[in-house]
Amino acid sequence: MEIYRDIAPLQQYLNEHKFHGKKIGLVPTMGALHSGHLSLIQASQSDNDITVCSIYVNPTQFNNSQDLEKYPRNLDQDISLLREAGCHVLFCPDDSEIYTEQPKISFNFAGLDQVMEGKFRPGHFSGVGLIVSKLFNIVAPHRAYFGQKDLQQYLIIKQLVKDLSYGVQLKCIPIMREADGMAMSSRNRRLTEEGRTRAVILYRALSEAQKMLKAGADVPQVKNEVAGIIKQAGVELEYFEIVNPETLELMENNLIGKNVALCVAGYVDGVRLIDNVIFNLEFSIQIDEY
Ligand SMILES: Nc1ncnc2c1ncn2[C@@H]1O[C@H](COP(=O)(O)OP(=O)(O)OP(=O)(O)O)[C@@H](O)[C@H]1O
Ligand SMILES: CC(C)(CO)[C@@H](O)C(=O)[O-]
Ligand code: BAL
Repeated sequence: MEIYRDIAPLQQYLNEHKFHGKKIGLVPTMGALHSGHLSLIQASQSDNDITVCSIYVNPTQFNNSQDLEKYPRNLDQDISLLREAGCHVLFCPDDSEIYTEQPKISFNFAGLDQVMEGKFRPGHFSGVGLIVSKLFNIVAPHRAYFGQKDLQQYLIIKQLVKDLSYGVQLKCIPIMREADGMAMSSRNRRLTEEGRTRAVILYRALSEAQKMLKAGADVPQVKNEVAGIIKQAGVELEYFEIVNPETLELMENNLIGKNVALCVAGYVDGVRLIDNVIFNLEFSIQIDEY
């Protein structure tokens, strides 16, 4: 695997391969890799000739300095996992390579960034828009891979690609889960064993909400139940929303026959975790790309 910390040699490598008609897939990450990330790498490998994984803990998307400071970092282990997975290129720049000076640009995404993650992490999606634009400009990939776990991020990047006419095809990859259903996440490493056991309630609450909606319960009933289940487990609920999985508009009624996304965020011992499920209220479907 080629490892680049600097932009110029990375681009030289990629330009040579692009010149010979090779297709490039980009998998942007913040490291502390797990099987969820590796499923994005695998998807890229099956569609492209060369897969570039980026590992960069982007400071401009953190609204909470403690969260940035405590974000799990383990580059040596990440390099081993990427080598085992057969990834071709790792781009792991330092801050000074990405932010040569304090950026002045900011992004807003109309309604898409006003709910859920955008509401509770002010400035987060402006930082995500900035770093993803930089990565698209640096790597100029043919395709880029993101996880459904960050559904709102995926929709925002889809908008970014349209608005800025990036010639990148986006792919949204399903959520990889642990055996008990808990969504894999780098921040799970910050949980104690006991916290990890409690944290599965986020997924259980989503599953219960899905069951209730399918059985005909209304939105206030479901919200009430979810809030109760999560509180009882000693987890602090930040939000639970039922939204249109393409527009993120809140859905309050008339859900029958529609695709819905149930999205949740909560704190377990000070660690912020998110999860979601997407389904159709008549037929359970697997959405892996849209
Ligand atoms: N369980 C998962 N299954 C599939 N994709 C995932 C999963 N977890 C993260 N991803 C995707 O991997 C990419 C990089 O995410 P990131 O490095 O932030 O990891 P993370 O596990 O989401 O960490 P955290 O949520 O703690 O920041 C994102 O597109 C994200 O949606
Ligand atoms: C897309 C991303 C790598 C940008 O820093 C990050 O938000 C993430 O890991 O999902
Ligand atoms: N996985 C999304 C990146 C973040 O939490 O900042």
